[in-house]
Amino acid sequence: MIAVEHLSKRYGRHAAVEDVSFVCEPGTVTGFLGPNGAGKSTTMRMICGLTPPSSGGATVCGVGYRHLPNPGRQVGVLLDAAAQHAGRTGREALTLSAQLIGVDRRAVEEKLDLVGLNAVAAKRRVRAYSLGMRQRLGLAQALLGDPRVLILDEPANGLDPEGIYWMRGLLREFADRGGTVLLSSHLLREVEAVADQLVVIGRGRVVARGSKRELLAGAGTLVRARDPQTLAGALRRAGLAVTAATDGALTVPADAGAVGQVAADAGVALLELRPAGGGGLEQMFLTLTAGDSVKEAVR
Ligand SMILES: Nc1ncnc2c1ncn2[C@@H]1O[C@H](COP(=O)(O)OP(=O)(O)OP(=O)(O)O)[C@@H](O)[C@H]1O
Repeated sequence: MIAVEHLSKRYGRHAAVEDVSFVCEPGTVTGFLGPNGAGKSTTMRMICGLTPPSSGGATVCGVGYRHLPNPGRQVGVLLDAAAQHAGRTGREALTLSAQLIGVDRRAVEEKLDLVGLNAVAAKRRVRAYSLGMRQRLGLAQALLGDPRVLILDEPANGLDPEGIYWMRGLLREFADRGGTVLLSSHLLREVEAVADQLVVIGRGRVVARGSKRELLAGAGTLVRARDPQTLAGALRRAGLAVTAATDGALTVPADAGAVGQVAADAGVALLELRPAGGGGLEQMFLTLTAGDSVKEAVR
């Protein structure tokens, strides 16, 4: 379990993180979402005791990270895949970590195998690794001590589609066995497929939090019309907020009946009318974090 309570971090006059609170329960994957610069890494660094908070605090497995007697056995952390000694081989890096946290060397081979780094890759120096291979090595390192909690900052960066699919399966399985996963990303699609819970952060503040199901249910109605501009005007005149996507779809925070009625009254022919679902979450993410690097966010 991870508990974050009123965490704030200021750099001079700049508030990188402001009053962020959330809980990650065992058996769940929590997607920590936000555009570039939203404060995800700073929050995660504070959880792991690497950045001192200006106020607030966080606990992992019931205590502050720094008070865990052997953190590697309880919490697997991957904050920066590039932060590996470039001159060591993958196997050497893992072997050193294994010694440091006191796990059997057999775990090294087991984890190399688990993350798909074969014998040839394990013998290569890290400087020759691609970013995707470094992510896999970082994940192996995080999993080395068979922890109950995983804290991963943008672990899908550099992975190819097959790698992303593989990682989702691995994290899902970890959570299904009772583990707690906190996973950050600036790409909604990446976490949508695996997360049960979502925490959305924008400009240092939590802008939405809850189960993916709840957030999807509250995502409103997606409507496509032959004449989207006329429909958008009619919806706005009816007092409904409208978010327009570039492909002409409109997302409206109301049920399908209300949206359909406005369209009928305005004499607009509809091409599609349905609960917003995944597309709505995307629109919600865009709306909630509007003004930040939103184009990047739904790439
Ligand atoms: N050491 C630091 N000194 C000053 N400002 C910092 C420092 N670390 C982070 N910041 C600022 O805090 C804000 C949040 O940064 P952070 O790296 O936590 O965002 P992020 O959500 O992880 O973004 P990204 O997806 O780009 O990694 C940014 O405005 C960043 O410039």
